[in-house]
This record gives sequence, C-alpha cells and structure tokens, in this order.
Amino acid sequence: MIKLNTDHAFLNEDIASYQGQVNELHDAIMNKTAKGNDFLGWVDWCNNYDKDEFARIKKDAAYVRENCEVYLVCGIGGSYLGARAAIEMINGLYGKDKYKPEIIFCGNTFSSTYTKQVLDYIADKEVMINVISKSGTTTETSLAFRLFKQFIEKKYGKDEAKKRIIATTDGTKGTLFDLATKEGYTKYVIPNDIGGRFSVITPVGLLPIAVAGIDIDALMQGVTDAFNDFDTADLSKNPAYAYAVARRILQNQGKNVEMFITYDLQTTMLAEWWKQLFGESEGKNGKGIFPAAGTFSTDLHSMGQFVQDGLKIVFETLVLFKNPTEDVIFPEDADNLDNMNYLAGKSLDWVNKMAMQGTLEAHEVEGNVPNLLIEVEDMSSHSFGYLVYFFFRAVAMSVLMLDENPFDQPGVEVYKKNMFRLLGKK
Ligand SMILES: O=P(O)(O)OC[C@H]1O[C@H](O)[C@H](O)[C@@H](O)[C@@H]1O
Repeated sequence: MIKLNTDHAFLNEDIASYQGQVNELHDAIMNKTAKGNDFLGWVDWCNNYDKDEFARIKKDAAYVRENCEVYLVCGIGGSYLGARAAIEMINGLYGKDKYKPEIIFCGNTFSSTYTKQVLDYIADKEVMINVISKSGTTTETSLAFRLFKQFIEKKYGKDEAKKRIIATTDGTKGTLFDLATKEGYTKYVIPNDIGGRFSVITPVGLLPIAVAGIDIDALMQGVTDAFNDFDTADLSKNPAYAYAVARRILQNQGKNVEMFITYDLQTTMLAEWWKQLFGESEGKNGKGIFPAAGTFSTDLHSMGQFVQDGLKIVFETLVLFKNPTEDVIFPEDADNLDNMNYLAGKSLDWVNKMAMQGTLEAHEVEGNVPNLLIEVEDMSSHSFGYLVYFFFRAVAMSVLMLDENPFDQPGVEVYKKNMFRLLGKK
C-alpha cells in the first residue's frame, strides 16, 4: 500500500479537475495506444513474464551464490541502477550473510582509476560476471566487459570462463547477443517492449537481486499488487496518478525542480534510479521537471540552506518508509559528558522521524517549499516491487500529460556522436 499526502503541497488547483484528461490517458496506457506504445510491456508484465525463465533465475542465482566471492554486474543506466537500488535498500549497505557474494557494479564508467582498482581488488577472488545491455553496444559496458572477460579467461581458462559469464540482452539480435551465443554463455532476455529504465522487474534486475539473496517472488508480488491497486483512473483511488497530476500542478506554479527525499542512507541509489526514470522520460523538447535528490538529515547539512532559503523553484517528494528494517535504542550514560541523555531510551527511528517532522515544518511553514508525501510500509522486497511500479505508472501519466513520449531518450545520443568522433570509431 502507498498513501499520497498532499496536505503540505500548497496545490492551487484541484487534483480532481484533471480527471477527464487522466481517464483518456489511462485508457491509452492500458490499451497500449499511448505515445511510445511499443514500450508499454512493463504495464502488465506481472501477468506475462516467462515463469520458466523466472525459475531459472532462482536456480542460477543459487549457483552463483555457491561459486563466487565477487559478482560483477556490468551495465549502465537502466542496466544497473534498479538492481543496485533494490539490493542496497533491501539488504542495507553492510548486511553480513546477505552480501554473499559481494556485488560490484562496473561497466558504468570510463574511469581508468575505478576500473583498474576493481581489477586489482578482484585479482585473487573467485569471480563471476553478469554483463547486461539491452542494445548490446553501449560503449562503457562493452569496454569494461572486454577487460573483465579477459581477466576471467586468463584466470580460469576459456572453458571454465563460459560458466562464469552470464549475458542479459536482447532475445534475438545485437552484438552482445551474437557474442554470448558464440561463446555459449547462459543468456537472459530483455523484452523488446520494456525500456532500460523500466527493466528492473525483468531479468536485468531480478538476477542480480536474486544473487544478493533477496526474495524475488515477494518483489514480483509487490509489482502484481501494485498493478491491481492502480488499475483505475479514479484520482481519489490511484495515488500514482494523483502524484503525476500533483507534479504537473506544482510545475504550473513555477516549481521546476523536484527533490526526491528519503531519510535512510541505503536508499540513495533508489533516488539515482528514480532520477533516471523521471529525467530520461520527461526531459524533452524544453519541457520537464528537473529531478534532484537528497538523503536527509545527512544532506540537510549541505543542501538544507538552499532548500530552506534559496530560489523558490523546488518542491520535495518525501518518500517515507513507515517501519525501519532495524532499530536501536539510544543508551543512558552515567557521566553524560556529551549532554545526550535527553534521548536515552528513545529509538533512533523515532529520532529520525522527529527530524523529518521538524524539517517538514521548517520547509513548509517558513520556507514555503511544497512537500508531497509518499508513505511506504517498509524497505522489504515486496515494498520495493510495489514502489517501482507506482513510479512507472506515475511517470507514464505525468509525461503523457505533457504530450511527450515517456519511453524514448533521443537526447542521450548527442554526446555519444561527439565521443565516437573523438574516439575515431568506424
Ligand atoms: O542497456 P543498454 O542498451 O546498454 O543501455 C544502457 C543505458 O544507456 C543508454 O544510453 C540510455 O540512455 C539508457 O536509457 C540506458 O538504460
């Protein structure tokens, strides 16, 4: 369940007044006639996904967990952010047994320092790699994959290397597909009609997430529950669409920057995933809300000044996880040299929630910064699946309301053209 609270958002239009437009766009999403309809496969993926492949993911993940210390996930953008967001949010950053094997993300940078340091770090470890690319030609990923493939082949020999490399890519074509077929790697399919930033609920996300020991049945149940809960255009019953409309109203009020806020450090990658989802979907033809993020209270000590007191272009979308995964009771100290005894006996989660309430009041009342509150039960795998689907539906509606295609990203190609010219690519 997700609840949207707009009480702190200063909306000067009624969400319900957009019901007519939302009805039409909802039908277009469900009937797959909306703009960009070639990429609406995520909508009912929970009913259509390949159950045999899903079972294979669980089997292969168990094999990986037994046979390596480091699992390299080689991908960029939608081919790594979702998995990383899930693993960090659900397992935490330092989960003990859960982090078996250690998962390292590569293929998402050209940084020589980062790449060499990963190569050095894994030199004496048992390693497997999952290379993930929908297009099969992304340069960051291809470059890193060649380096790590050669590392694995040198370490284990060509035959054993084949058992240590898994490729997730298109089901029938592309450079990575051809390479993986030729080499005889285990392959997973990225469906044609699901774009990278919507692919965390496909093998792209599910395999690394399962390797991290996370319950992917519960995750997919979360997606299914969200699909059923959001199967209505009624804005009083569908918080995903209500959030989409609230964003449009806030932008009409001059709020061109949206800050995705949480109060848990293990969700900073969730924010990165959200930034890609909204940034690539919405930033088109001079339109869109700029997606930014903050993890509070940490970032209040760096960004808090601007949010409170700076140019009034920001609204906050506060994702509040009601129940923490862990909690700690703050202890009494006989000497009280740090003057912290006033918190003795309180839970850290209570302190965090008080910080949140105080910040909300400060930003709302004195800062005049609108806040949309999204209340989520917890940081479980079920909630993760539910939450990502909530954002899928919200972003589709939000962007369609701008009369743009939510599912392409033509602007990303521009830097690539220049880079290829400079690299001398033929
Ligand atoms: O999975 P790939 O084809 O390698 O793409 C990885 C990423 O890079 C591209 O440039 C796109 O902008 C992203 O939407 C995509 O997620």
